[in-house]
Amino acid sequence: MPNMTKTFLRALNGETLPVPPIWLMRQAGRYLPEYRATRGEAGSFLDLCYNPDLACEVTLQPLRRYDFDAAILFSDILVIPQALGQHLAFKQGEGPQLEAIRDASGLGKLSVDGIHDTLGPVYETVSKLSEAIPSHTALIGFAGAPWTVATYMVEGKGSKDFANIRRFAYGDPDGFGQLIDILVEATTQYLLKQVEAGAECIQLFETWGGVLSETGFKRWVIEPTKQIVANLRAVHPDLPIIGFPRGAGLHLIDFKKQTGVTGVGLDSGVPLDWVAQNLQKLGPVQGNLDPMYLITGGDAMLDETKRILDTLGNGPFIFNLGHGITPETPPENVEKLVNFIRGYKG
Ligand SMILES: Cc1c2[nH]c(c1CCC(=O)O)Cc1[nH]c(c(CCC(=O)O)c1C)Cc1[nH]c(c(CCC(=O)O)c1C)Cc1[nH]c(c(C)c1CCC(=O)O)C2
Repeated sequence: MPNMTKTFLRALNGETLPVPPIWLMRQAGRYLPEYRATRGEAGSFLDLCYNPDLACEVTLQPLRRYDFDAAILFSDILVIPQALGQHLAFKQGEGPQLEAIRDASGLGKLSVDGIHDTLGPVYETVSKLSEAIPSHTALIGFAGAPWTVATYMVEGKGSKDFANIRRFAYGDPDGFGQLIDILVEATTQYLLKQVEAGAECIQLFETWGGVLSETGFKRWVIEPTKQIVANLRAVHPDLPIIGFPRGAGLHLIDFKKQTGVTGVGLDSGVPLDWVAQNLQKLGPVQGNLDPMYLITGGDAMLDETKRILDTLGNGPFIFNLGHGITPETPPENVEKLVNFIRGYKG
């Protein structure tokens, strides 16, 4: 039985609530002046991720403004490759840069032993947060799903066509499978530590699942996610887990049924009537306002929000965006959105 004061956990437990719980992907970030100030104090983005006091502070900042129903640990999905031994840097304005691993010969330098030495500060952040958040707020831990983390490890940076990783995965499935196995093991260990430190729910970010062939999606998205879910549930049978396979389209049904995730995160492109009639019958869903509406604001934002609430509000539902909030978002539009949802009577 989830804590009854935490609406986020109740929705994940299958309850339909009169007002859905709300949180937003990337709710801590550059659109908030107080985030930019704390990041400046930390030095760099990675320094911030590994500083428990300051990472805790930036996690709390959006809660103070908007009283979101869930807090998400402040960290990044790329701390895993770094903990495995791959060099990582975030260059200002350029995104992440890693030494690319283009084939199986590059796997030797990765090691799961000792990841907790690098990741210790992240667990400390979770533990501080579990003390610091309000009693009605749920604490979400997270990791990137193996395929998405592997895209950065193989491409060495963000990609437009994902040619290198698809060539590796399709051309040498056994070699690529070794990389995925390493990531399944490291991610399992990482998430178990987050739960031990106080995370009440886990979200797996599969941002780049949509670039794969059907066969690839089954093998490199569904299979590894299923393994991580089973590994976590072997220790914590009731742990709520949200999978967010962005761009999965019609795979969403198999993803939900085969991985065993509790809830499914929706990107902004998924047709909502289809979700209500098919996916939501299988369990809670979360989403899916296009983050660009938060920039336009006004009636366009509220009309689209109303459409989402009217279509998904009659089943177990958590309001969120279809992808992360962007740095250009005016903070007052977030406030307007949250007030609208909390005051909406259908
Ligand atoms: C693909 C991915 C990454 N990181 C993440 C994903 C999956 C979700 C998605 O698709 O957005 C997930 C993530 N990244 C961050 C969080 C923190 C929690 C939260 O949502 O508030 C979470 C959950 C902080 C961050 N991660 C990053 C920032 C911005 C860093 C800064 O302060 O300059 C933040 C707040 C940097 C980051 N991190 C990553 C990239 C490609 C970039 C550069 C692009 C950018 O700058 O927005 C990798």
